[in-house]
Amino acid sequence: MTENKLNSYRIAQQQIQAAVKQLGLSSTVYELLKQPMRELTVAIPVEMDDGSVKVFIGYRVQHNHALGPLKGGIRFHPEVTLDEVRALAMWMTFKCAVVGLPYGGAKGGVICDPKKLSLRELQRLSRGYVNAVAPLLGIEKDIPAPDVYTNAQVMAWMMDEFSKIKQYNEFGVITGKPQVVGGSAGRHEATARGCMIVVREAARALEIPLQGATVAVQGFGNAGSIIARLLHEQGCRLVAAVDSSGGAYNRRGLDPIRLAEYKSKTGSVKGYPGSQNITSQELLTLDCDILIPAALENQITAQNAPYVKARIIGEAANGPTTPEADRILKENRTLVIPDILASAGGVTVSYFEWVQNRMGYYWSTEEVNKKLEDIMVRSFREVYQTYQQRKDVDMRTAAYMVAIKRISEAMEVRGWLGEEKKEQRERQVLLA
Ligand SMILES: NC(=O)C1=CN([C@@H]2O[C@H](COP(=O)(O)OP(=O)(O)OC[C@H]3O[C@@H](n4cnc5c(N)ncnc54)[C@H](O)[C@@H]3O)[C@@H](O)[C@H]2O)C=CC1
Ligand SMILES: O=C(O)CCC(=O)C(=O)O
Repeated sequence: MTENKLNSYRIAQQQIQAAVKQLGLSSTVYELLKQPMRELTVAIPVEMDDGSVKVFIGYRVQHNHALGPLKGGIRFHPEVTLDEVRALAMWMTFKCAVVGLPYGGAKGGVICDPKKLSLRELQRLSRGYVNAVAPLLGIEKDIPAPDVYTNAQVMAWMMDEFSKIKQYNEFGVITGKPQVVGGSAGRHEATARGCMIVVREAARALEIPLQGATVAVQGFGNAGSIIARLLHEQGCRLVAAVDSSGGAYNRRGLDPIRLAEYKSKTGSVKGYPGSQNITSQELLTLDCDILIPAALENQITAQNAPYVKARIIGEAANGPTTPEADRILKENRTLVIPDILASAGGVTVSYFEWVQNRMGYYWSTEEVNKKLEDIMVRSFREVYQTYQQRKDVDMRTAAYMVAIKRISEAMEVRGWLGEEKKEQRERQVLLA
């Protein structure tokens, strides 16, 4: 695949193949993981405010459920494609496995521009999507959550719609909800908090002091704006941030709280008082210690990777770095904390939300953050240790190795890999 024809689905397959090879696993493991187990495409009729009906196309893709019920967000974006949703579903499987959650991976998407929909139209589309994919969903089947351009309000409508279908409140079928309808404390900040924790651990491992470390953030939404604040609280200096409309740069530092307030008033970080304009591409090669891609896929490529100056990249976004860029960054000794690890904070607290919904008993923010901290630190150490032990692999392959080892063990004991391997293992147990 050439870099001019980037396809996230093919990229995900390459990432899996590299780890399966390193682990010396059977080709059946790759055959099972290289594509989703189930896909649904739906056409959703939505009545627009002017009385016309518009039909939106949506997807729910379920990749692999060896470790448990399927889990993953729903994206509303004009450029959603089936291949993108496939890749995102695959990345969810490995994300859940690398941090040890009892889930498989799924993802949803709707081709739409939510910025052009009224609130009523957005609500009708959200409810229509749930109606269309409802046969796949369930507290023990598949549990959606937010992703790009969906939020807690959208999750509340979706949970409500599913509850109407079931004729009882099924809070646990969707996570990332507002707290008043079963959302978890800490979920709103969780993706960012998880990313901050692994960046902090990486900085510690590389002996880079966070005090005064410079940070650039691409994407200033749920993940990016909160990471900027959390790293600022760790003593870092935010020098640049961009969103889809433009960017703000100030070498002396930007106040992330004021910047977020400015964006919520004006719709963009662009034009923030005292800052210079910067483009999304310029930000990626800026002189900084820590780079946080927190927008979309395929941003760090063979073209710009040679010019990346950051020593640590914390991938809050899914799939921001291409395989070719990975090779260049490894050569240039940039430590990439891969998406499946660096963006796992959100799904980890989604898991806590699902557990709390099932118990009907809710934890404080402190309890949630403490549990998240433990999981992220333990997972970072496990991946970093694999990376250090296997000098020939990068952090991404190390993370996939940790994840795929767990998934393939589950597939093996479930009998998905055939009887021969199982018989060998049972003989070993009997002889032990
Ligand atoms: N929300 C969540 O719980 C999780 C999100 N993620 C990932 O984090 C990334 C961001 O997601 P959210 O913050 O939730 O979405 P969001 O919708 O809250 O924010 C997305 C941000 O990216 C910006 N953006 C879009 N295109 C851009 C471009 N070409 N250049 C620069 N900025 C651009 C938007 O303006 C917005 O500021 C995505 O890759 C998502 O899959 C990962 C794990 C969990
Ligand atoms: O919170 C979740 O269940 C999933 C979030 C998500 O879609 C992601 O991590 O990419």
